[in-house]
Amino acid sequence: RDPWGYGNEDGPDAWHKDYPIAQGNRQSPIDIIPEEAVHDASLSPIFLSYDYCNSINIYNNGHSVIVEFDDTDDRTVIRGGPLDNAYRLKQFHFHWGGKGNHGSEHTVRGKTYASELHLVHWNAAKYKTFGEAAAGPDGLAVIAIFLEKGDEHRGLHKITDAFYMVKFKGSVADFKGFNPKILLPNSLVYWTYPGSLTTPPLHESVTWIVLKEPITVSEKQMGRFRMLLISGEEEDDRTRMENNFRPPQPLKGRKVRASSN
Ligand SMILES: CCCCCNS(=O)(=O)c1cc(S(N)(=O)=O)ccc1C(=O)O
Ligand SMILES: [Zn+2]
Repeated sequence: RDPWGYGNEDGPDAWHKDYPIAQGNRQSPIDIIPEEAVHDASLSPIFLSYDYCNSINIYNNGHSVIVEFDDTDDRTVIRGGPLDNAYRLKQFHFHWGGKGNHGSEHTVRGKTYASELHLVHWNAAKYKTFGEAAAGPDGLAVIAIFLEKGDEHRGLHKITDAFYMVKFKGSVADFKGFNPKILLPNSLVYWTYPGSLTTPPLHESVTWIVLKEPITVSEKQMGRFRMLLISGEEEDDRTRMENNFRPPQPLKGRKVRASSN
């Protein structure tokens, strides 16, 4: 398979050639229009049980920077909201732009943010492995948090300070003891809709939970994201990792629901 990316030749408009599901009926991200979201009083709050959460490592896969967690038991799960059972945290990663305030994947009435954080969870109650869950219709639940340009975020410092260790594609470093609950905004009010992975293989297996309230990130911190490279250490080129976001996809009749708290 051709390696996919975010450039002119290998970017989102070309993905359908290797991944025809790219033109499917529940693709992500989407543009969220708050006035059109269905207010569903039956949607309970999201519960994040992140207290015993422990990160393992941080790595650069050439598409994003990823922090991985130990998902061998139910110590770090989310439940409630649109979910029928507990989903285990597997990893989190980011999407971001170049300069300015574009870079998020979801948009709100066309508004883009400088970056978007994705906390990826899988349905270990129903699927034996993450890989199986990633291919099942209710296998994954991803919490999306917008990062808006503004004051620096103290919780993000530990992550951006670790980026020098994973500058090159394929690099991995120990990254223990990081608890992502410090990255959460004050409010867990959310929108939710059935969607997909936003990168190949684009499986339509994700229940998206997009938090309404963004967290802030400073221009200096965003600069740290852009020092990451998509190139491997042994390659001659030094291509920055930036604009690694897929644009909004057709809603195709899907309903976006809004929580009340
Ligand atoms: C078995 C194939 C799994 C592919 C999906 N893996 S993932 O961790 O859910 C993921 C989600 C997403 S996203 N943006 O949350 O849909 C992006 C990248 C990856 C990744 O593979 O690193
Ligand atoms: Zn993502």
